[in-house]
Amino acid sequence: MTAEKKGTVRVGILGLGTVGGGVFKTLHSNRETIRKRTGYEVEVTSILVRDLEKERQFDIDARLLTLYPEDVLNAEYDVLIEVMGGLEPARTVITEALRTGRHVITANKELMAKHGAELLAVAEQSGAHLLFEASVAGGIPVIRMLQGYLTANRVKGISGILNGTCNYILTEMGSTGREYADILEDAKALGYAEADPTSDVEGFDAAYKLAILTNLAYEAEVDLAQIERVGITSLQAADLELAERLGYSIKLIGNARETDDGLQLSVRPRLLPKAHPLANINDVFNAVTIQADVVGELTFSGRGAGEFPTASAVIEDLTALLCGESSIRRPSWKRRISGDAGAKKAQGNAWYLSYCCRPDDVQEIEVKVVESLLTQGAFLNARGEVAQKNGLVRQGWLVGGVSEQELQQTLQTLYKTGANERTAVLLPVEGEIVPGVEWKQQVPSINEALLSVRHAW
Ligand SMILES: NC(=O)C1=CN([C@@H]2O[C@H](COP(=O)(O)OP(=O)(O)OC[C@H]3O[C@@H](n4cnc5c(N)ncnc54)[C@H](OP(=O)(O)O)[C@@H]3O)[C@@H](O)[C@H]2O)C=CC1
Ligand SMILES: N[C@@H](CC=O)C(=O)O
Repeated sequence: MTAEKKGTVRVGILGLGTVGGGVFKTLHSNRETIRKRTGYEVEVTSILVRDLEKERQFDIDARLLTLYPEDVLNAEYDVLIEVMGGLEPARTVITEALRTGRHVITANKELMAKHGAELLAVAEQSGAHLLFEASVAGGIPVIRMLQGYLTANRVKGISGILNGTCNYILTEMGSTGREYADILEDAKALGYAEADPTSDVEGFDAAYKLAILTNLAYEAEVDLAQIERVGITSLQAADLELAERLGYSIKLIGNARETDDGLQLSVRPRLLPKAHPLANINDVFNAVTIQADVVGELTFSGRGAGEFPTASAVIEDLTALLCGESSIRRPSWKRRISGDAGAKKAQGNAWYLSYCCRPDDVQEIEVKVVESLLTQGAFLNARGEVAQKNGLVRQGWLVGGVSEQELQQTLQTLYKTGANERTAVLLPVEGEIVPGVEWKQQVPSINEALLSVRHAW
C-alpha cells in the first residue's frame, strides 16, 4: 500500500563512520521505498564528523559536514540519529535534542546501558521518543520484540550471542587455527569492532547489550557491576580445536537467568554442545533466545554488526517514527534491579579447564588435576591436548560435579607444577556431562581415572 504524501522529515546525524555511512547510503538507495511506505521524504540537514578532510567512500555534499555539535542542533531537524559512539559529546547532544522535543535514534549501547534511564526520562518529559534498536544485536529486531510485542508475556530468561566481533573471531579461530589478535585486525577492517576493541574482546560491549535487554524485559535498570564478565582474550585456537573434537562450540554468551537468589547476569565464553540452538551461529551473526512464560522459547538470529545490518536497524527506527509514534511503547527502566546475585560466581556443574605447559610437565600436572578432583568429590569426563608451534602443549579437561571456586583452587596447584597461569581458562559447559566409565562404579585410582576418560585426540 502506498502511504499518502506527508512531507519531508529533516534528519541530523552524529557520525559518518561504518554505521553513519551505511545510514547515509541507505537513505539514498532506498529513498523511494521509504517514501512509498511512510509517505515521507527524508532530508539530511547536517552531519557531525571529527575530520572534515577524511576521504569518504561515497559522494557527499561537503557543506553537510561539521565539526561542531551546535551546528547540528542549530540546523533545522526533526529527528537526530546518533551513530558516533562514546559517552560525550553524544550524551549532551542527545539530551538537548530530546529536551527540545526532537526524536532521537541511537546505536550507542554504552550510552544506553549507562545513561538510558536518564535519557528516557528526558524523552518522556518532552514527549519525544528515544529509539535504540541498533544498540543490540545489529540488524536483529530484538528490542522491538521485547518492547512492542512481548507485552503480555513475563520474560523468564535471556541468553544470546551479542557481540559480532567475538563471534567472528571465535569462528575464524576454530576454522583456520589462527589466533585471536590476528583475526581481530580483520574484524576491525570489516567494520565490526568498536573504536576501542577492548570493549568487544573483554566482554564490555556484550555486557552493555545484555543490560539493555534485561532493562527492557524486567522494566528496571541493571547495575553494570552486577554482570559477571569474562572476555575471550585468554582463549587459544587450540581450545576451539579441543572443544570441537569433544563435540562442542565455544561462544561468548550473555545470560540473564532467574534464580532463587534473584537475577543472575553474566557474559562469558561457554562450551555449547553442537545441538544447542546457539552452537551453530557463526561469523558475525548474533542470536538471542528469550524464554517467556506464555510463548515459551523464541530465538532470533541475524547479522550482529557491520555497516548495512546496523544501518537497517537505525532506519527501521526512523520509519517506525514516521509510520506513527503511537505504536511505540515507552520503555520503563525506573526501578533499579537490586541485590548482588549477578556478582556471584557461577556454581555450574560442568567445566572446561585448559592451560599451556611444557611437554615434560604434562604427566605431573595430570596427576595434580586428578588428585584435586578426587579430593573435591568431582569427576572427569574427557581430556585432550594439542601440540603448539612454540613447543608447548595446550591441555584441556572436561570435569564435573565441582564449583568454579574449587576449580580455581585446582588451578593454583597446577601453576606451581608448571601450568602457565597467563594462558589458563576455565569455561562453563552447557548441558549434562557424565563421569568416565570407571568413575561411575567407584572412585578410581589416579591411573584408572586417567584411563577411564574420553580422549579428545
Ligand atoms: N560498527 C558496528 O557494526 C556497530 C556499531 N554500533 C555503534 O554505532 C556507533 C558508531 O559505530 P561505528 O560507525 O562503527 O564507528 P566509527 O568509528 O566507524 O564512526 C564514528 C563516526 O563518528 C564520528 N565521531 C566520533 N567521535 C566524534 C567526535 N567526538 N566528534 C565528532 N565526530 C565524531 C567519526 O568521525 P570521522 O569520520 O571524521 O572520524 C565517525 O564518522 C557506536 O556507538 C557503536 O557502538 C552499533 C551496532 C553495530
Ligand atoms: N562491535 C560490535 C558492533 C555491534 O554492536 C559487535 O561486534 O557486536
